Amino acid sequence: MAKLLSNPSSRSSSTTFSSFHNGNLHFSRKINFLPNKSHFSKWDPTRIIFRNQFELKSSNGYPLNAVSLQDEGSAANPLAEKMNFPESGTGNSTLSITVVGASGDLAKKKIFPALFALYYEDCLPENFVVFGYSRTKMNDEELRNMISRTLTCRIDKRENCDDKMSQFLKKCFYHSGQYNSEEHFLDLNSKLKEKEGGRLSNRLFYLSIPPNIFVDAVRCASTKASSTTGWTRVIVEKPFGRDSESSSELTRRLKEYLTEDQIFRIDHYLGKELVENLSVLRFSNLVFEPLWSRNYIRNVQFIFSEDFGTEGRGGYFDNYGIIRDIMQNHLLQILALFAMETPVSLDAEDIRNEKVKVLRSMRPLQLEDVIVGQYKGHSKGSKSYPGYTDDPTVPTNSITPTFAAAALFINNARWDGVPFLMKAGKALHTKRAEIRVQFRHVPGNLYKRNFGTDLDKATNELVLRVQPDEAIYLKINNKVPGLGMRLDRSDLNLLYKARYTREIPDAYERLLLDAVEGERRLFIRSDELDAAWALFTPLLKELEHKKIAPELYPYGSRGPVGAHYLAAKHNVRWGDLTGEE
Ligand SMILES: NC(=O)C1=CN([C@@H]2O[C@H](COP(=O)(O)OP(=O)(O)OC[C@H]3O[C@@H](n4cnc5c(N)ncnc54)[C@H](OP(=O)(O)O)[C@@H]3O)[C@@H](O)[C@H]2O)C=CC1
Ligand SMILES: O=C1O[C@H](COP(=O)(O)O)[C@@H](O)[C@H](O)[C@H]1O
Repeated sequence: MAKLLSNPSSRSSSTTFSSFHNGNLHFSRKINFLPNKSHFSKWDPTRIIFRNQFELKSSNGYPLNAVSLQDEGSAANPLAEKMNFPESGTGNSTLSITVVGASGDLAKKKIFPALFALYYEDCLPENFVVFGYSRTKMNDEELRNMISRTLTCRIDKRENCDDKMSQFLKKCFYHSGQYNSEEHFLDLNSKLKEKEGGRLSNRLFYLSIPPNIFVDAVRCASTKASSTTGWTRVIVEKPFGRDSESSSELTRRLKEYLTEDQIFRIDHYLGKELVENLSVLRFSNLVFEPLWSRNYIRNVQFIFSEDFGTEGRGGYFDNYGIIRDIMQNHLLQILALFAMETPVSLDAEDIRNEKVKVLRSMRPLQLEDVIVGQYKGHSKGSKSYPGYTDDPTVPTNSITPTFAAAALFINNARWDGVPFLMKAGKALHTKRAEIRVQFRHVPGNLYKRNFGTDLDKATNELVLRVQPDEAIYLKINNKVPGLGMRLDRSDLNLLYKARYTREIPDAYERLLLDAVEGERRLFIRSDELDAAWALFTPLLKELEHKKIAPELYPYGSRGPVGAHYLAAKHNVRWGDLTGEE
C-alpha cells in the first residue's frame, strides 16, 4: 500500500516554508525503512511520495482520509475510522480527480497543466484517474488532444517528456453532462467506479465553472458521484459571492451537501512561491521579526497590475469589478498573512485563526479611503488599445472599476495607525504583483545631510516581488566607494532565477497537491471569508448605490492620478512609482 509523505531526513536542511509545513505532518512508519535515494523526487524532497513505507497523517494526528460527501467529516465517519483508509495512494486505493468545467479557460490554462506537472514530478499516486466533465460533446481522445496543447515539461528537467505526457494522457477521460443533472453525474459515477477497479476511492472534484452553477454541481456530485469508500473533497473557485449576503448564502447552500472540511475554497495567490515565503522570511529571520510592527514599519503596500485588459472575460468582470476580483481576495489574503500574530504552530487551523483575527481587527473600508478608475481606449503610434467599454460583452455605460486603490487600517496594538495600501488595476503599463514594506526614518540619523531634503527616499524598503521574476530585495543606504562621503541606495537582492536553477512550480500545483493531501492551510475557511466580505461589502454597496464614476485612465498608463492623492493623504508614496523601483 503506497502512502504520501515527506522525507524526514531532508527536513532539517530545507529552508522553504513547505518544509515547515510538511514538518508539521506526523508520519508513522509502517515498517523499518532506511530511505533509499531512488525513492526521492528530485523536485522537492519534502513532498515525496514514498511507496509502501509511510502513512501520511494530518498535523492534528488524524489520518487525512475517508470523508464521504454524505458523512459528517472524517472524525465522525465510523467507517473511515474502522477501516483506517489510506491516503490516496497505490495498492488498493485510487485517487480520482474530476475537473468540472473541463472545456473552460481555467481548466485548459491552469488545472490540467498543474495536474500533469504533479504527475511529472511523481507527486500523484500510482493509481489515479483524471476526468473532465462539461456540457461540450467530446470523447476521451478529444479531451486528450485539448489537454495536450497546454502541457509542458519543466525546463530544468525535460527527461522523458513525451513518454510522461502520453502516460499522463492515458489516465485522462471525459464525460459530457449537464451541471444540474443527477442522472449525468450518476453516469460519471459509473465511469469513475469502472476506472477505480474496485479499489478504495478518494475523489476530488474541482469546480471550474461559473459561480451560478456551483450549488447544482455540488448537489449532483454529492448525491450521485461521491465516494462511498474513501474521502470526497471539492475545490471551489472564486468568486465566493458578490457581498456578505450572497457569500453566506453560497456557504449555506454548499453546506447542505458538504462539510466545511470537504470544501477547499481556492485563492491561487496563496499558492504563489513568494507568498509562501512571506512567513518564512518573517518568522525565521531575527533581522525581520522584531521589526514587524508600527514601531518600525511606516506603511505596507500590496500592488497588483496587469498590462492587459479584461479581454475575453468582460462578461464576468463587469458583474464583479477589480475590488471583488483582486482586492477582497488575493490582496487581502496576503495582507492577513503579512500582519497576523505568530501562530501557535504551522497547522492550518492555527494559521487561519490568526488570519481571521487580523481581518476582524480591521476597520471596514471607507469611501474616502478608496479611489476607483476605469481604462479608456488609447492609441500609441499605429497601435490602438480598446477601452473597457469597447468590449462587446460590457455595457457601454458601465462604471465598473478596472482599477482601485485603497487605504486599510488594522486596529490592534501591533499595527495601530499604519496604513496598509492596496492598488490593483488592469490595462496598466506593466504586469506585476508585489508587497512593499517601507520602514521608518532612522531617528537622529547622522547622515541626514547627505540625503538632501527627501528623507523618505533614504528609508529602508523591503520588496517581495511575487511576479514576474520572483525576488526579495531590501533597499539600504551605503557609502559610494572613494575618499569622499557620498551615499548611495543599493539593493540587497535575492533574485530567484539567479539563486535557484529549479523552475518555480505554478500556484495551482501546490494547491492541488495540498487538496489531495487534505492540507487546508492555503485554503479559505468560511469565517475568513465572512470577515473579508464584512470589510468590503459596505464600500461596494456605497459605490454602487452612489454610482461613483471611475476616473478614466489610458490603457497602458500608470493608472489614475487619484491613487497618488490617496497615498499622499496618508503620507505615503507608492514604492513602484519612485523611479528607483
Ligand atoms: N479563467 C481564469 O483565469 C480564472 C477563473 N477563475 C474562476 O474559475 C471558474 C472557471 O473559470 P473559466 O474557466 O474562466 O470559466 P469559463 O467561462 O471558461 O467556464 C468554464 C466552463 O463552464 C461552462 N459554462 C460557462 N458558462 C456557463 C453557463 N452560463 N452555464 C453553464 N455552464 C457554463 C462551459 O463549459 P461547457 O459549455 O462545455 O459546459 C465552460 O467551458 C470561474 O468560477 C472563474 O471565476 C478564477 C481565477 C482565474
Ligand atoms: O483571480 C484572478 O487572477 C488573475 C491573475 O492571476 P495571475 O496568477 O495571472 O496573476 C486575474 O487576471 C483575473 O482577473 C482574476 O480573476
